[in-house]
Amino acid sequence: MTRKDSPETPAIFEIANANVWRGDTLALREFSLTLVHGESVAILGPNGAGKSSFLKLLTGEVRPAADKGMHCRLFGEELWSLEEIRHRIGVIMPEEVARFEADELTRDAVLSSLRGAYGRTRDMRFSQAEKEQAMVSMELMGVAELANRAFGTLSSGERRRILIARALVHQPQVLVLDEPSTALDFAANIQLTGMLRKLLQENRDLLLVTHHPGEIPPEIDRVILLRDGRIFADGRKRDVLKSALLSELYDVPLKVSWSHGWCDVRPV
Ligand SMILES: Nc1ncnc2c1ncn2[C@@H]1O[C@H](COP(=O)(O)OP(=O)(O)OP(=O)(O)O)[C@@H](O)[C@H]1O
Repeated sequence: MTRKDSPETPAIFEIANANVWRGDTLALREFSLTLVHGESVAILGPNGAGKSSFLKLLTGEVRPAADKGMHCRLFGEELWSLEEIRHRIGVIMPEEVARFEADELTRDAVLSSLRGAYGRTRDMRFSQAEKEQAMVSMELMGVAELANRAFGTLSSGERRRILIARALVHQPQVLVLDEPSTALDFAANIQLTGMLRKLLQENRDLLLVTHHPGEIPPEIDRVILLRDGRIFADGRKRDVLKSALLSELYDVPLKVSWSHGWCDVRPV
């Protein structure tokens, strides 16, 4: 019996028979998926496959159609707002970078997450414990020395780390990362992967949406492939990241090889 099947393993997210409309497009079709604690997952799929729509379901930004037989629960709740659940699930999306003023102090960018805001306003007061908590999560992300810099002066990689520190300040068990390597250079990408591995080794549950199979850390064992709003494959990494399946998913002949738990995908 896997952890996923174990009756004692609490579900983070359960969705069954869900149709999700984005405008006139059916972005997720008869979608069923369960994510449980103690398991980290990577989600891959071509452009338009429905990855962001799935993440927006988690954040509560979109809701499934109320069809018969559908259910959708996060931590057992049918309705939620991201505000209420920040201490349980941290969601890091690339577009958040644009929500800060250029002159926002980096430490305030992290602290303001505790008030559900993107930046500190004059009336926001923080306790010493909260300030220490913010420094701890910045230290974890290796950006504590940037605390007094203006957010607008940071590099793309540094900004990305600040976003992760903002999510970590709530000490959530689950971290959801949407294409975290976007705009990162080679070295920053390696550092980011190192940080994700550290979080995985601390037994946090990670849900990683990525375009690059080669970025999936060895500690992530479950991979879900999406195509046309449906689950195309879902299972253990070695069973899912296979040449034939990926070639069919992307409609390009691809060859998969493995080295020390890392996957390398190249055109045939
Ligand atoms: N706001 C919207 N209005 C209309 N259609 C939308 C909207 N957002 C997404 N869609 C459509 O829903 C489908 C799924 O889009 P989604 O953004 O979830 O895909 P994705 O897998 O995240 O893609 P990408 O890899 O390109 O980011 C696509 O056909 C897309 O055009």
